[in-house]
Amino acid sequence: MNTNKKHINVVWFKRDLRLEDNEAIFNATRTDIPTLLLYVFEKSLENDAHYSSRHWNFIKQSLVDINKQLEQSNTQVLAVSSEVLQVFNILEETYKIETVYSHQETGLKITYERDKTFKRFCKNNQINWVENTNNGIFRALRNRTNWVSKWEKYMNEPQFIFNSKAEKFLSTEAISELEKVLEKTNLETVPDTIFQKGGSTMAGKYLQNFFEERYHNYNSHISKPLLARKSCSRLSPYIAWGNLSSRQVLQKAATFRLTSSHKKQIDSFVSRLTWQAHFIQKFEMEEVMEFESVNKGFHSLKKKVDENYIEAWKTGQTGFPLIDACMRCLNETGYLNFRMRAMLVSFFTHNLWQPWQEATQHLSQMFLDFEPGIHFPQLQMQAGETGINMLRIYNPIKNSYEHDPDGEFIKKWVPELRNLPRAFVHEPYKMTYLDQRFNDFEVGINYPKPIVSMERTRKFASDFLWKMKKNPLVKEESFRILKLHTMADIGDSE
Ligand SMILES: Cc1cc2nc3c(=O)[nH]c(=O)nc-3n(C[C@H](O)[C@H](O)[C@H](O)COP(=O)(O)OP(=O)(O)OC[C@H]3O[C@@H](n4cnc5c(N)ncnc54)[C@H](O)[C@@H]3O)c2cc1C
Repeated sequence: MNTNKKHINVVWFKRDLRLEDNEAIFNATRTDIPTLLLYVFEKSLENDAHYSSRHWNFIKQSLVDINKQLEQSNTQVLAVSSEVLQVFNILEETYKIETVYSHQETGLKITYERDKTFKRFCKNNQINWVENTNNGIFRALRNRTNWVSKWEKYMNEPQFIFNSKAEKFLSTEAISELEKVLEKTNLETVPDTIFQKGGSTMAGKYLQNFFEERYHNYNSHISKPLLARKSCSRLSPYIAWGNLSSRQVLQKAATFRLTSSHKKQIDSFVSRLTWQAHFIQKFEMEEVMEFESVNKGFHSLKKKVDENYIEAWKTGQTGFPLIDACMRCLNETGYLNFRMRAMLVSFFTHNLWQPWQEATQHLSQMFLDFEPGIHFPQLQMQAGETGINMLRIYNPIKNSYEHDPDGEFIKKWVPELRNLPRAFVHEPYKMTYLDQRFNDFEVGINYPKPIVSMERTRKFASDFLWKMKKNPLVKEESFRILKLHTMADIGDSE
C-alpha cells in the first residue's frame, strides 16, 4: 500500500458547471493542497428516463468551455464515465483525498440516494465532504419563515472570484495519468445549431444580449410562442446546469436596471428568478413530489392511462394545431415558453385526462433546461393537483387566436397546415367539405381530426376538479402546504 500518497482536494461538479461564482472551487483553492476538478458521467443517470442525449451534450459543451478557460492554469476537468463511488475508489489508490467540495443538489431520488451512499463512503474513508448551498436553496428548512430575506441576503453577497493560479490545481499531466486508469469521456459533440450551446461563455453572451437588445418587450411577448423565443432571456438551461449562478444573473439585472428606461421589464424578469428559487425550495422540502401529488387529497384521483392519447400528445398529432406545434417545436429545439409548457400539461391532464406522472419523462427529456425542482411542482400545479393554486384549464384554441393570430408559429411547426388560409389554421376541423376541396386538404387525411372534444373534456375536468377541491382531505392538505411554504404560491400569475 502506498502510504506516501499525495494529498489532494476534489471539486465534484454537479449542476454548477462554471468557474466564476463557484463556492466549491473557491473553498477548495483556498487551501494549500492541489485540487482536482471532476465530472462523472454517471451511467445510472444516463440510463435514467428523465434524461436524454441533449442534456449530456449540453454538459459536454459546458466542460469543453471550462477546459478552455483552464488552459492558463495547466489543468483540465477530469471527465469520466462510471459511477461516483467507483471513481473515488480508484482515485484513492493514487491520492489521499482530504476534502471533496460540491454544491448541494436538489435532485431526483436517484441522486439523493447516491449522495447518501457517498456520505457513508466519505465517513468510512476519512474524507471530509463539504457541500455548499446552491443558488440560495436552503437544506433542512422546516418552514419558510424569513426565507425571502435569507434568499435576498444570499443573492446580494459578493460573488466568489475564481483563482486561476496553476499551483492550485492538479496538473494536466497528472490528470492524463488518471485518465489511463479511468474511463475517459469523449467530450466531442456533433455541431448543432438547433439547441442552445452549453458553457459559461455562451451563457454570458445570452445574458449580455438580453439586456442590451432583447428585453424591451419581455412582458408583452412572454406568452407568445414565437416572440418569446427572442424577448425572453433564454437563460434557463444555463441556470439549470449552472453555467451561470442565479446570483450572477440577478446582480447583472440590478446593474442594468440602474440605467434602464424599461425597469418594469427587468422587474418582471427578476420576479421569475424568485419563482425559480421558490419552486426549487419547495421541491427540496417535499421531495415526494417526484412521484405523487404534494396534496395527499389527490392521491385518490385515479385516471385511466390511454397509450394512444399519450402517443398522439408526444408526437404532436392531437388535431389541435397549437398543441401539436408546441410539442413538435419542443421535441425539435428543446425550448418552449412558460405559457405553452403550461398549456401542454393542461391539455394532457385535463382534456386527455391523463395522470401528470405520465407526462414527466417525455417533457424532462425534451426540455434542455430540465430542472427537477421546477419541473415537478410546475407539473402538479398545471394539473390542478396542489389544492392551493387557481385551477387553470388552458383553452388551446383561444390561446392560438390570441398568441399566434397569423398562425405563423403553427405553420412553422405543422407544415401540413402551411398552405391553409389564416382563417382555418387555428381550427382546421371546422372547414366545410367545399373549403377542404378548394384547399386541397382533407381533415383526417392530411392532418388528424381532434382526438377529443374540447368543450366536453374541459367541462368534465373542471367539474371534477372543483368538486375535489371541496374534499376535506384536499382542504386539510392545502392548509398544511400553505403553512409549510408560508408565502402564497406565485407561479401561475402570467
Ligand atoms: C410544466 C412546466 C415545466 C417546467 N419545467 C422547467 C424546467 O425543467 N426547468 C426550467 O428552468 N424551467 C421550467 N419551467 C419554467 C419556465 O417555463 C421556464 O423557466 C422558462 O420558460 C424558461 O425560459 P427563459 O429562460 O427564457 O425564461 P425567462 O422568462 O427569461 O425567466 C428567467 C428565468 O427565471 C426562471 N423562470 C422563468 N419562469 C419560471 C417559472 N414559471 N417557474 C420557475 N422558474 C421560472 C428560469 O430560470 C428562467 O431562465 C417549467 C414550466 C412548466 C409550466
